Amino acid sequence: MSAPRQTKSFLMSKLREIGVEPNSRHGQNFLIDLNLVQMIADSADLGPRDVVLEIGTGTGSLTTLMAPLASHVVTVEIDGNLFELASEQLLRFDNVTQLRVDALHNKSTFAPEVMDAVGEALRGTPDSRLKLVANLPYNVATPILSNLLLCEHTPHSMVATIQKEVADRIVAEPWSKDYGALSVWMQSQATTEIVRIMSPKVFWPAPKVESAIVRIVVDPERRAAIPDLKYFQQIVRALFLHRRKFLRANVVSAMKRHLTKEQIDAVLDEMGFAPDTRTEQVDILTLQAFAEKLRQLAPDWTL
Ligand SMILES: C[S@@+](CC[C@H](N)C(=O)[O-])C[C@H]1O[C@@H](n2cnc3c(N)ncnc32)[C@H](O)[C@@H]1O
Repeated sequence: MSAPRQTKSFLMSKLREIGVEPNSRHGQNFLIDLNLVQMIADSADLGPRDVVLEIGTGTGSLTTLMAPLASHVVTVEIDGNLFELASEQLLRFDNVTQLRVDALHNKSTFAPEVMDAVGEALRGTPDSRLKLVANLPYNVATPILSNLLLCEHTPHSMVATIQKEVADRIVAEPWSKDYGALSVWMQSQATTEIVRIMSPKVFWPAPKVESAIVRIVVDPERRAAIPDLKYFQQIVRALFLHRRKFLRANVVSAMKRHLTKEQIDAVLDEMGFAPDTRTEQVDILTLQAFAEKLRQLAPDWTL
C-alpha cells in the first residue's frame, strides 16, 4: 500500500490557498490517511462495468483513486471552493462528471441533476452497475444511503464512511439497542457489514465521534420480495417511532385513520404477536409479512 499522502499540512495549505476553513455544517472532515482512502476504494471492488456515485468530492482524493478503475465517476460537491480545487485534479480524467450541487433535493429525494448524470453514465456503460462509494458528509449520510435504495437507479452496492453509531444501526440485529427502522430497511434488501472502524484522528478536522466504513451489497431477491418499497419504508418507520411503546400501540397510533382497533388486533393475532411484543423483538422477515398484511388492508396509508 502507498504511504499516506493527503496529510493534514498538505490539506491545510491547499485550503488556505483558496481561503477555505473546513465547514462543520457540511461535514467537512477530510481523511488524512490515504491508506484509508485506498481502503474505501478497494472495498468497493471497482471494475469497468461500474458507474460510481460519490457524494462529497472534497479535494478529490477518493475520486482520483476510483476514476482509473471504474467506467465513470459522478462526483457531487456542495462547496464551490472545493469544487474548483478538485477540478484541478480531476481535469485529466475524461470519465469523471463533477457536479456542484447539494446532492439532496430534500430529505427524501436526490437532486435531479445527480440522477440525470448517473442515468447518462449508466446508459453509456455496457452491462452497467451503480455503486455509491464515498466518505459521506455525516449530516446527510443516513438520507443518502436510505434514499438511494428508493431512487430510479438501484445501486449494486454502497461503500461509505459514516459515523460508527449509524453503521452500528445499519448492521444491528433484533433485540439489540441499535436495531431499528434503519437496520430493517437496509437488511431487508442487502447484506451489510462494517469493514473498518476509524478513530477521529484519521480525519482533519477530527470529528467528535468514531467513524466506520460500511459495505452494503444489494440482494435483488430480497428486494423483489418487498412488493411496495416506499410503503414498507414508511411502515417500518412508524413501527419503531416510539421505542418504549408496544408494537400494538405503534400500529394503532400510525393507522388510526385507516384501520379500526379490531382490524389491527385481528392482524396481530394472525401474526401470533403477544400483546406485549415490542417492535425491536421482531425479525425482519416477520416485519415484512406484517407490513404486507397492513398494506393489503390499508393500501392508501402514508406516514
Ligand atoms: C467528509 S467530507 C469528504 C471529502 C473527501 N471525499 C475526502 O474523503 O476527503 C464530505 C464532503 O461532502 C461535501 N458535502 C456536504 N454536504 C453535501 C451535500 N449535501 N451535497 C454534496 N456534497 C456535500 C462537503 O463539502 C465535503 O467536501
